[in-house]
Amino acid sequence: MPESAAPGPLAPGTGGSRAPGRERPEPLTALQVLRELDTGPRGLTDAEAERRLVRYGENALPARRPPSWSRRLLRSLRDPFTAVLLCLGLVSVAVAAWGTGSVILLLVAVSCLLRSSGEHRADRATAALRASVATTATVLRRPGPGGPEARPREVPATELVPGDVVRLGPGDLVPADVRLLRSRGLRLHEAALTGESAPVDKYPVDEQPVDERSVDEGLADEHPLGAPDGPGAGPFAQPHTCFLGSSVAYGSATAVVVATGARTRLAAAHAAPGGRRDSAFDQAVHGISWTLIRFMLLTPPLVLMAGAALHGRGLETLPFAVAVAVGLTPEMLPVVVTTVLARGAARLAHEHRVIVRRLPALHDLGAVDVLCLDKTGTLTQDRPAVVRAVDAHGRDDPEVLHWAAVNAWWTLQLAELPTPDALDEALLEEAVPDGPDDPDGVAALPFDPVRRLATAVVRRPGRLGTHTLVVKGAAETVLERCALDAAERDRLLALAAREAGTGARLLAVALAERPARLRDHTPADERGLSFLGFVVLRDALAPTAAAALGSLADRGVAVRILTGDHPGTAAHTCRELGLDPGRVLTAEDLDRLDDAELAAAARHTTVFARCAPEHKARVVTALRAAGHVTGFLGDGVNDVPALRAADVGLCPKGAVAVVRDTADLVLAEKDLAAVDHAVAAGRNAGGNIAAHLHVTLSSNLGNVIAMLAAALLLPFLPMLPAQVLVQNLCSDAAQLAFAHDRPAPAALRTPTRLRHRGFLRFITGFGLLNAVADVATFGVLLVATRSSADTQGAFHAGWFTENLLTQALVMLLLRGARRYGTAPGPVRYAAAALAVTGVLLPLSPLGPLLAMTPPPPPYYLLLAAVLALYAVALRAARSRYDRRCAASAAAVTGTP
Ligand SMILES: Nc1ncnc2c1ncn2[C@@H]1O[C@H](COP(=O)(O)OP(=O)(O)OP(=O)(O)O)[C@@H](O)[C@H]1O
Repeated sequence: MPESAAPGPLAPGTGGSRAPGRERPEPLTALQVLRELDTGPRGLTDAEAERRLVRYGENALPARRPPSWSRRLLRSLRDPFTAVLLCLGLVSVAVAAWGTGSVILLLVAVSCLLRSSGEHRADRATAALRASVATTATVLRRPGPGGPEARPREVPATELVPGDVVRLGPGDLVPADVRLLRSRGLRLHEAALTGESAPVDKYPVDEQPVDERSVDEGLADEHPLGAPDGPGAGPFAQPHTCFLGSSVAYGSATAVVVATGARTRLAAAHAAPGGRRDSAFDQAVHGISWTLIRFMLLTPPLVLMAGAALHGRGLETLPFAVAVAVGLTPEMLPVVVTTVLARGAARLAHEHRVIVRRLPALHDLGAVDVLCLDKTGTLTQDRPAVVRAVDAHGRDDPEVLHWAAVNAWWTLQLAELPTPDALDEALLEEAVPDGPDDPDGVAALPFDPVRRLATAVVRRPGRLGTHTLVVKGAAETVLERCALDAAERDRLLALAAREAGTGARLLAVALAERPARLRDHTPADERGLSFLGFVVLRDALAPTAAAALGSLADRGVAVRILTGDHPGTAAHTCRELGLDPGRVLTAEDLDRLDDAELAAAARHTTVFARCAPEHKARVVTALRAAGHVTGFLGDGVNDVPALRAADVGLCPKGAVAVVRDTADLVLAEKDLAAVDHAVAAGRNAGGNIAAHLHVTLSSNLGNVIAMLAAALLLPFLPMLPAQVLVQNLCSDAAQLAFAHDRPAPAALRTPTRLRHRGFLRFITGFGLLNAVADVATFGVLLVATRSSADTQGAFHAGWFTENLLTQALVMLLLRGARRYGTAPGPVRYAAAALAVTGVLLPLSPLGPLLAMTPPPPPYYLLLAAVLALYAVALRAARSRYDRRCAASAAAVTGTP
């Protein structure tokens, strides 16, 4: 087709002929849309798709493209510490304190550059791996105009073009704005677009949703999922169009792409799909940052006021006051955090093929103390195999298997699902009912994890005028729709429980004869069924699951199993893996508990069975409310709400698209051993960030308190602004070593959680200890430099040396020998370099340049004594702190 003839994308939903005198245009029929887009129901040819890709460009939202360098730099200025530093630098320049101003601005520039280059490297290192988990779409394309039938095939969603015909199934992300051609029970999650959490019906223009028909027929209450979207749902309220940013909750569809990339409704609305609340890490860093920033902003006015009141000093003290505030700032925090997380993510990707999609999630994973898992495919292999099929009395009955296979075959054929369900595949491996004597499919409602049912409507040979409803699903759900008395139902439930208690998975099968009709059957027809029997399947245990569960338990991670399966199956699986299931709670039990009761129950319950998606999310939310940092690993569309609710969401690479898009970490395989490695990497990263923060802030706080005290007591400034800033630069450079530190294996045995309050207590306690050492030195200095020719210069040099030496001591002693061992490493080398700089710089030619004079030799002896005392006190305080932490951790995390 010549390029000029290529169609322009239709504005979804509004594209259509405007009927004269009508406000709203009439939507086009499916055929008209295909014609407008110059395509057909069999999709585009490969060559045409390529031409359109050149013309329309990639199907990617502008926001999803990697940011440019300048954008990264600007973004790093948004970090609160950097922003405050920048303000302090500008204030210094404004009062013509050029030296102070330029050193602060240099600090800002170095911090921004290091951070942006760290982010850039992190993006580049994982770009290829991320691409391997990018969203794909199932598209119909043909090799040429007269070529063979179009075949569905997976292509990266970025390669879709207007006119492509795509298939959608449960768990798929809608890859572009598409117009429906056919659909079966299609319901979409549009929360990212409209904020509406309930799934909405979608259907082609010429169809009506099941619900509307049901309402007409007085059957609305029979539908499990409530009413369709109403007129108030804004620009996305078009039932025949599905928009980029939504995902398929249930059902299936074939649709034609009408707009891609920047031309989609999502791009036009400048919306970002799937916004997330702050994680545990974000919250902790946010809390700590703002406490410090308040303190920093208070420091200059305090110093100014005290200087004016006690010594009659004026604005000339401002550079010193600003320098003191800068001294408190952990300006290298963003750099250390980015480097630590990026290095951890890169190593995890290369060594264990785990892709970190959101960097801070790695830290959160290190803090996780409860991990929720689904059963199928995590503890088991998700390769179910049929063991036998039994009738209502537990006797072998091949008829049951036959009808289950009929259901599987026709739901797969008629619902046009892109990928078959594992249980359906297992059934079809035993029997494919497509012979001439087998029934013919009429309609299907595919499996839906909320209803836990799949229904196929078939026409049996020789039975004119009747349709057979073949229903299969979870035992309780099918039995409650069967025409049975209570005693018989209880007997069958007990039979199901006995089978499930052996670890088997069960499908109940039932039939119903209904008069043939043209319009579709609805869920309301699934009543008064005749029970046929159970298909018993077995799903082998995942080979690495038992060892990984043991290893997670050793790391203090409690495991919770959240499954849609039968409680008996779930409990037996846990026992086989050495995990005590205790009392299993079912969804019914959960529905009886309010949030507080659930939070209490969740602490002691290991297995939650028959969970619908919202139950899984409720349990995760309850665990978080009970104070646990909670991870969730899942792969099905029924896991999405729980993944969103968790602090960290994990999924395997083979998970459905919407799950991959929601998860923070993607595993190459659904292998619990990889989760264990990822937890270790998270603790490694979290430990280094926490050590950096503890060391830097307690030492900075100590210095600032001592500096303020000295400024009040001394007739001269305890340090000149330039000296404060140079000292700051030296310690910043040394702090970068934390990005490369290696915690001892013992340190990876407990979750690394940064708790705002505990953290502030830590830095205040150790900061005060540091200030005591500083003030003791201050006394020593006053004595030692009394007879010096340049008292101020010698005082400044002595304090400069002491500050860097105490910082080096803090680096070595405060990060904890228990966590890091005693072997040499980057932090030890950096501390040694800092100490040497502290001693030699004032004695070098740089000393006089910074207005420092070498202090008299006896000072060094006295200083050594102060430092020795400080080291002893620091070590004792740290050991006491560790003991108290261990005791309170045992009290808090003893359960779960
Ligand atoms: N394709 C299907 N057709 C009919 N019923 C099914 C189908 N798949 C599952 N079921 C029934 O629904 C129940 C719950 O299945 P679901 O997929 O929600 O849970 P699951 O995959 O076992 O659990 P998990 O949450 O651990 O992954 C199963 O026990 C089974 O009886």
